[in-house]
Amino acid sequence: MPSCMSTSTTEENVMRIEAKGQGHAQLIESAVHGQLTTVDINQDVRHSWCRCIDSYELDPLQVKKPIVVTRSDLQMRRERLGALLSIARIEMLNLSRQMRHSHFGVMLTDADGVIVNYLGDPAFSEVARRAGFREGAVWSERELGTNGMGTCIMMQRPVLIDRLEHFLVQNIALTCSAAPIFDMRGRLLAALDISGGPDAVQMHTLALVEIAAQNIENRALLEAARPYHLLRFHPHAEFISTPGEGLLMFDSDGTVMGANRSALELLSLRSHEELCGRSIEAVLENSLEFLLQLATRPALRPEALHLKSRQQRLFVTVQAPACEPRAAPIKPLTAPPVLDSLELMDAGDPVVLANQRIARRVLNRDISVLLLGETGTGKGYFAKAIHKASTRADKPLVSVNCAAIPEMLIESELFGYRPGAFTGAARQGHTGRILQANGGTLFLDEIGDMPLSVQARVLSVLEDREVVPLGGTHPVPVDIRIISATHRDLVEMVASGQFRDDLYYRLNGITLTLPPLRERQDIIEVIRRMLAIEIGEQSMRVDEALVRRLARLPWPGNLRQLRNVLRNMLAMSEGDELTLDDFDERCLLSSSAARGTGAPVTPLPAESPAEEDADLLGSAECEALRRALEACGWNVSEAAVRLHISRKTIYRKMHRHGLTREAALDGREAVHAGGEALRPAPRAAQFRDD
Ligand SMILES: Nc1ncnc2c1ncn2[C@@H]1O[C@H](COP(=O)(O)OP(=O)(O)OP(=O)(O)O)[C@@H](O)[C@H]1O
Repeated sequence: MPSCMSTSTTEENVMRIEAKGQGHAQLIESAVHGQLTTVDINQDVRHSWCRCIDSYELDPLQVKKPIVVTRSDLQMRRERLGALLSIARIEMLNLSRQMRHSHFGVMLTDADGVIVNYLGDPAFSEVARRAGFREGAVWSERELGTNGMGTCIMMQRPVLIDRLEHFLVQNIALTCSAAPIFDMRGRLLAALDISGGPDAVQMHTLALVEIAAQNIENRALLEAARPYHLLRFHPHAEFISTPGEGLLMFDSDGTVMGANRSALELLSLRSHEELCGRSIEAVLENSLEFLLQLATRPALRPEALHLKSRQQRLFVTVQAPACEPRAAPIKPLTAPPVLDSLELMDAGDPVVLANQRIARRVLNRDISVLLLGETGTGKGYFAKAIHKASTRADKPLVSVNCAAIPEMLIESELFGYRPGAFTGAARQGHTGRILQANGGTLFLDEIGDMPLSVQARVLSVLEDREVVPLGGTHPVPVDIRIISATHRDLVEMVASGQFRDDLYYRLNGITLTLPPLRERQDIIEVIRRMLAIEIGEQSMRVDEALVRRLARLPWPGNLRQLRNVLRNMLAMSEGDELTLDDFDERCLLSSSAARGTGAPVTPLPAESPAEEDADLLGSAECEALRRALEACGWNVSEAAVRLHISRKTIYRKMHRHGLTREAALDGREAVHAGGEALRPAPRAAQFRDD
């Protein structure tokens, strides 16, 4: 009977699909556990499968609809890509014309894997709809497992993910080729992808995508290069102005502002960091003057020049800027919803990225995290990010500064006490910090300063997962995740008997060392991000020369010092543009954050005898100013009236002494409370700590 037949066909189909799914899940399991030879499975795919299981906790058999971002979020992402979007659109139209009738869709995603543009062959639209290829859909590896766009973004190189190489069974009928697109500083901006149905596996599709991505990148780069001098070069003169040419931008001071990937290859460099921010004279044999002069020649005839590092000859042309350099407006940093607090930490530094990845691996496991690093490197900030990205995010994060609580109070502060436990105890008793953190995270800051006498009790709480408040008899069960931090050398302290070894081993399930700011390869991006946070909603232009100047400083007080300096500069600036003139290097000397274990501060000589006198009087003046500001609730206008000086002078003096409300509050908090419970903050506020 027809109805029976159709039922059995449906059942057979379901069984066949289930069998296929089980088979695929087994294939992934064998590969992840190294039971398949490298010949069987592409290593990049295997690594991606491992990430899907270990880091993203995905299951190959789960059915996942892609998340779709809101319309306004999509709009914001498109705006952020700027000219790249329209340039890419032209290439995408070309590609889809070439691929007509071959059942493909052409897509552009941003760096988070959100499809910002889709062009599809109508014959492919049904598959595309089912697969979830649509504008706004998030195809990151974290969301949808191994896939062309997501894995290309993750690996930052071209990939072909063919059918069974997809992680989720729901995607194993697809074949996807994707290539990344970078900006002139080597930061990933987007990925271009061609995806199709099962009959569409072609290596040449990947080559097509790669060429198109390279074209988009070069054109976008030429657009971005307009305010700068443009050096185009190649070992063969006839290859200049072809897709394989090297493109390098420099400003009128000769500082390299950016380059394309071919430039790096031709100069045998591995990363943009080796080039950007350096002088062009360090790259080529010729002087800046000579290069600037080449730009004035009417006909762009290639000139033969030599590289500084080797005797290799290159043909070059130099084009003068097509427009005036403009200070780039820094927009408020609004976190896209697919980025979590941990991803936001990563501004491109390999050590920070590695830390972030390791932290993610243990995010929801009962493994303690120990954060090491100089003062101000962001240990507290990182702890907050781990908590917010974890499943405990909606529970409290309780922070205890072990260095700030007097030794005699630390036990009662941590473990709490019952009513009348000791003379002077509050009548109603006190819930200690450990119990306040129940269900959430306890952050033990400056753990190296915890008195030995308290260490044994903390250890027993961690081992037994229960607390006995002072004066109490019954243990109270507690469920906490422990993150601790210190700038001290705990290993050394264990060796010298100042720190219990059993507690040390209990705390360092994993240890992450945060790099000092001066060693971070992403310092420029960190400065930009912090500026964006501090500028907030205001409209303010920031001169790139200022950002580069700040990036060259040693920052002994690390991120805290940087933040204070930026805040002071913004408070002092009068216009809507921040330039080198707003930066007074002397503020580095007095910045409150310069204390601690950072690199030594080299004092700058005072410019005049009067300044030397002022230095002598400095601390008295600073103290008077701080008291006046405190008395006026940090209202600068009121303090100015009280001290009979102008607001501007007050700002100048605050700047000179590194005196900020936050620094003063930090200090006070350290004395009185030693930390407080932090609740999850709204997304937009994630980077601001007021
Ligand atoms: N990734 C980041 N982005 C923006 N601001 C940050 C970041 N990391 C840290 N900060 C800011 O830098 C300052 C110092 O950070 P934090 O207090 O976390 O450092 P720390 O290493 O814990 O310092 P200490 O050892 O002195 O306690 C804070 O104002 C913090 O908000």
